[in-house]
Amino acid sequence: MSPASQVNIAVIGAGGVGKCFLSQLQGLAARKPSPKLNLVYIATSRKAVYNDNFAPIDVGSAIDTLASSSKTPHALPATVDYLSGSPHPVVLVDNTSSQDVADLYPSFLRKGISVVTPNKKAFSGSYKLWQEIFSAASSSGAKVYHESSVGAGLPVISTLNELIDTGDKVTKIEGVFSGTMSFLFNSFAPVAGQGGKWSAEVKKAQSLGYTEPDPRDDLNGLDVARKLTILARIAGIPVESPESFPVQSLIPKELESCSSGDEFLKKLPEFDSQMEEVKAEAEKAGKVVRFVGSIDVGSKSVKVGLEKFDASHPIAALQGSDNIINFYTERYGSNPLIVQGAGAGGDVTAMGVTGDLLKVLRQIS
Ligand SMILES: NC(=O)C1=CN([C@@H]2O[C@H](COP(=O)(O)OP(=O)(O)OC[C@H]3O[C@@H](n4cnc5c(N)ncnc54)[C@H](OP(=O)(O)O)[C@@H]3O)[C@@H](O)[C@H]2O)C=CC1
Ligand SMILES: N[C@@H](CC=O)C(=O)O
Ligand code: NA
Repeated sequence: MSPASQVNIAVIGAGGVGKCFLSQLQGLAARKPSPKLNLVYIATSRKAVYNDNFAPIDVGSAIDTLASSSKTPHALPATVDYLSGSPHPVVLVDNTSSQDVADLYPSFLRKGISVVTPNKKAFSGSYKLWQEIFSAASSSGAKVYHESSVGAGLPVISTLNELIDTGDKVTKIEGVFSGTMSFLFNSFAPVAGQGGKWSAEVKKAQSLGYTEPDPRDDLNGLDVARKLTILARIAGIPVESPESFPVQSLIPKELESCSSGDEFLKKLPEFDSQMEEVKAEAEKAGKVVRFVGSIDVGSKSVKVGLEKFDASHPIAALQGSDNIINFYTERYGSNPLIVQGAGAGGDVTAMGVTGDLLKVLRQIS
């Protein structure tokens, strides 16, 4: 296959991460003239922008063009057919959290369309989907990267892959895997000082762009469970789903039946006392409480939930939305390889997506 001089980029999802990705794409296209990067399709649930014959869309004004567009998106299966008619190689950038988009990755990949995404749904859904994605990619040669699905732009997946590919044996992975949970506990139960109200901090995390589109997906532990499912599978444990191991939810029982995220957030202040009790119990033991996850590779066990830490522990001392991921391996012995830094937010997540796009471009152009 001769190297491509132009690559067409199709973007689905233009929210917090999608907007930052477009801005990074504009910078990338300016810094890196070859291959020429053409934005040819951009869609949200209700609107889309695309031109006849895949003529490029101006990246700098794409968000405004999308807002005023009267075009509706292609139905998802039809998007596969549409993009497979491209005269140049195509990279699909999925910036949604949609299971429906994720379910179509094998179809995109089979048609030679590479996929880069921060969406966790495909890689933490059924194990069958995981297998279909990687077998479609290996049979067509299309690429698939999802660095930002764990730890946003932090090099978590690339680090784990390199440990394994270079022959190290990973024995345990543990740490704080949620930017939202990190921010919540660092501000609600800080090592020093009073801390804010739980429900008010949840709203702040949402307005800072840390939460999932529905913040209940963070608070019920499922977002962390999805990340651990992804890492466990890469480490060779065929975890069936994020529901197949113990996950502690922080959703008050009384609010489990809320029909929307908005209703949940409105009622949450009535239940602040429940989290105050959790905090007070840790304080009584001279500790702080944090939301953590771990994978024990030897025993194939994965768990997610609250634990108490001494104030001097690195997990207790995290700041803002920081994640910390400790890789215990044979090579690193008792001092783990540690990856730490912001684990949520539009720009840092988009950085992982743009970095993945670069990995694809290096291989197809
Ligand atoms: N925010 C963060 O810090 C991080 C986010 N991620 C992941 O990045 C992804 C995006 O997150 P974020 O930008 O915060 O989410 P947002 O809710 O801000 O944006 C989601 C976008 O996806 C669009 N969308 C949703 N469903 C569909 C669909 N079926 N077809 C087309 N468009 C769709 C939405 O359009 P509409 O409004 O029309 O529905 C919206 O434009 C998620 O998978 C998230 O888990 C990963 C790491 C960190
Ligand atoms: N909601 C997630 C976003 C990144 O995956 C988090 O808070 O970590
Ligand atoms: Na990452």
